[in-house]
Amino acid sequence: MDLTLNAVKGVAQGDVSHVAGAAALLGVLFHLCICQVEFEFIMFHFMAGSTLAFFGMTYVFGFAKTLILAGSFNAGVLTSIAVYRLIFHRCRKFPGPLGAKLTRFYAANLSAKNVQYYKELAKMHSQYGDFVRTGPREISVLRKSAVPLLYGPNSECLKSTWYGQTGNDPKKCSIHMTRDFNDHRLRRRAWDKGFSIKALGTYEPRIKAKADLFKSQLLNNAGKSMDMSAWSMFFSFDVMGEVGFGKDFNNLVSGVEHSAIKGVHSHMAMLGIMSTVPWLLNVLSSIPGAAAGYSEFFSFCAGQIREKHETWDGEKYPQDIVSWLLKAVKEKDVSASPSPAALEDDSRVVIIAGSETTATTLAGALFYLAKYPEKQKKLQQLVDQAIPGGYSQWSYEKVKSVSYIDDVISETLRLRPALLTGGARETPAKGIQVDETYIPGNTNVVIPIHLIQRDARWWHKAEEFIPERFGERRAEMETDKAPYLPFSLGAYGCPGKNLAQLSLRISLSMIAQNFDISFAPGETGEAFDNEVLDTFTVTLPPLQLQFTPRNGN
Ligand code: HEM
Repeated sequence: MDLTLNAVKGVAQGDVSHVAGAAALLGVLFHLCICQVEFEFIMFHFMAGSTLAFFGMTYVFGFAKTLILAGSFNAGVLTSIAVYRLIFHRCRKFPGPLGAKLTRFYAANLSAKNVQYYKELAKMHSQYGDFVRTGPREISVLRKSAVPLLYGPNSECLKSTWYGQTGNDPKKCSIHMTRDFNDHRLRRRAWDKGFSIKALGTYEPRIKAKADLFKSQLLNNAGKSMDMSAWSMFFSFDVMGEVGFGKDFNNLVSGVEHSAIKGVHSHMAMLGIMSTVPWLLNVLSSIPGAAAGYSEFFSFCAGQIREKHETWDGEKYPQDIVSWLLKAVKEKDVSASPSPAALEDDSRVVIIAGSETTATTLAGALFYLAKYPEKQKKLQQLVDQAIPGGYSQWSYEKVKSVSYIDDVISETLRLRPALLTGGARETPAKGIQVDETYIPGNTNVVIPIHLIQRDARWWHKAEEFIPERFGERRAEMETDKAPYLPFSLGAYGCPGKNLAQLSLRISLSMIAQNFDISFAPGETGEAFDNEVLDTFTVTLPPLQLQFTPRNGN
């Protein structure tokens, strides 16, 4: 206290050199007081406090002296943070790049190179081993035994600080960003109703109708080069428009991306880079105008919710996912989104989580079928056997009997999961024990899905596309012993898994039955294979394919 008073007196008297050290010391003390607090929770208070203090001091001491004081204080804070993170931090024993130990901006910088953080993570794992410190309190783990600990049904881990990036108030954010275990558990009930067997039954004919539209576009463009990254997106967005909102997004007819979605897509790369420092996005998104690129998407979703409110009929069986969420709100159910803002955020998740993921999987499967014609032939033969009367005799029951479609989907999701490096969880206060390694409490831990699903320790011929490993070669290839989590697992696992599989089975069976798929002239598939962007969900480079109608269909 004396030190502080002397410091203030010193500055007031103009004795600046005296007080710079004291301000630095204050910075150290300040850091020691807050270093056990989750910064994301106090960030806005901190920024408001610093701004007030800066202006107050400028008023009392003048601008130049305030700058010196603030600079010394910040130098003290930063030095203390660096020393703490390197020498005293609970994660100090984990190997990793020096920069990563100091700050998450290291990851942001790696991601900014090519937006391919998954490749950077692979390099770090090959240099440092199965446990890598990728941030001050972030550990990336490549161990099968970590899967149930982080994602299993009895896991005590919660969603990590990554999920605080749109704000930490569970009353205002989507289910996906809800970190509180109980809030999340309650809200999941409303979501799960939208994916029940009965609800899926109402979606199936509408997805088939979209597949038929898709088929006519493939026929119209027969023999021509088509960008399947784009067309898979058109199909999936139209499906989510239909079963998510009961709305026609019209992408398949127009062959153009819906304008509300365009803004989202053009910002995916920036989002991928910035979300490596979760609090940064939280701060930036609160700057007026910073989220302007998303405004059309936001107002589109808000408009859809408004419309649903106005036309609500409580007697009618809900026909789409958002109606299921609204039903919970109307009935004041405990599972309801807790505020209008939360409901709007949920509706945005329906589109983003539901469409991107399914689209990238569909494009991935088509890529493999073009690349491995023998697998394509096998799929076609099996679909033909199940539906000998041709496409006019198509039925979902018949398609479901072709388990090879599921094997193709599963193998695509193994090699090209829709989430490459996302899904971090925070360890409980007591920490977790992964084999010989203890990971301390309140540490953000991730298992990079992309790496562990290609790890040769568990996957035979790990880099090869072999759908049979999920079918007739399951025992021989020891598939059941290998770590596999494309939809994640446990309490926070994907609620839309069955819907995604429904969409993928319908679209893939339609294509296999009606078309031969090949790379268009000039397309090698290499860019599609190697230049995927890690933007939480994957962003795909173009994939030019050619579709030739098969005889008799
Ligand atoms: C092939 C398609 C899909 C894949 C690979 C996939 C994968 C995933 C993964 C890995 C997660 C966990 C994310 C995390 O831990 O942060 C997740 C969560 C989620 N997915 Fe999916 N998903 C797919 C399709 C869908 C569909 C069609 C929907 C429908 C709207 C959907 C809705 C959601 C939601 C709402 C969550 C958040 C769940 C929660 O936090 O409780 N997904 N998905």
